[in-house]
Amino acid sequence: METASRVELIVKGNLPEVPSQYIQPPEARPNLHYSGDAASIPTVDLSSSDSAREAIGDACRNWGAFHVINHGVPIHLLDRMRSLGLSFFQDSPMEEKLRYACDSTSAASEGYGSRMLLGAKDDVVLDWRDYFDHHTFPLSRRNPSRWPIHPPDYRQVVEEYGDEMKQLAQMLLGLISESLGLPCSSIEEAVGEIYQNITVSYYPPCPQPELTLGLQSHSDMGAITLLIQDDVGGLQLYKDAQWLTVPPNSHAILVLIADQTEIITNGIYKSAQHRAVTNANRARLSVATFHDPFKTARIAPVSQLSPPSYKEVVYGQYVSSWYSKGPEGKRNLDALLY
Ligand SMILES: O=C(O)CCC(=O)C(=O)O
Ligand SMILES: [Fe+2]
Repeated sequence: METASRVELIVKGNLPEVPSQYIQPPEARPNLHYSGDAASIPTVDLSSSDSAREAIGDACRNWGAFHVINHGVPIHLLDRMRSLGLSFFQDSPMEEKLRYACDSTSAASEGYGSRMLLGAKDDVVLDWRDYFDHHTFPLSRRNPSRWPIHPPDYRQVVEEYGDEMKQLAQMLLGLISESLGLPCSSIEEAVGEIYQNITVSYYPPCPQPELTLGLQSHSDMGAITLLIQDDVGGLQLYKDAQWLTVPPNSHAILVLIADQTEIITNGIYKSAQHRAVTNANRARLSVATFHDPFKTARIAPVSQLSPPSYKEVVYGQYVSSWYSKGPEGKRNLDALLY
């Protein structure tokens, strides 16, 4: 079980400065006085598939990320998921939280944790974040008894939320395939059985937001991520050599193209490079739902989009190297380019 310190405990210590392990090198520090014009991040209305398909194609080509509205997931479910996540971090005593501690020696293990990367190298800079990871698909991985028992509807809501997100992810993968002129099932067939994890991230207020990151720059490893956040804001997208803050929108779901979709689409669609910044005054919460291939899946560009620009990769090997080397933006993906 993990013994590493939680960010929440550091904050309780009321230190005027963050511990040195959380201080980013100068080139990675955020410029909090500038947040770009992210109002221009596309919003796709899913109420009509025909217009959505075209808008999704543009968004995937130019951004790798977009908001969806009229997505069919009840807004009260998004709100309940956010409030249950917050309740675990803010209302449960630490002793209770530690009963769900994840195993920090294995990648993406289920439960309550703080460190994303494996290994305990002294020079690794830590994220200003605590999280809870739930394994939700395939159903053989789903064991709600490993999730918080309070509030009483926690487990049932996570199950419902996972089911809704999977349906939406499948529909989006279909539209993304079609937007490239491919059959609807192309990307999903290339991915194979979907592995879904739901990660609730909690970013406590930080005494020195200008020196830290809530979550370091990365692109997500799998196929597609569906993300909701609260009204605090702090998620940033890297586009055209600038970091743009994604405006919170409580009704929308943010779609992030992840690395395997970049490979499968032969780089026509790019995965979104993103990070989270912290702030001095308010704790922030996000819920990311990852849809990934299984570990032995071989991922390569679809044959219709040849000649391939990326080497074939066994997904599990991609994940292992990501967690041991660290993301550093998109370097793991770039290493697969011919
Ligand atoms: O907190 C956020 O908005 C980003 C979370 C994220 O990128 C992740 O969990 O991979
Ligand atoms: Fe991410």
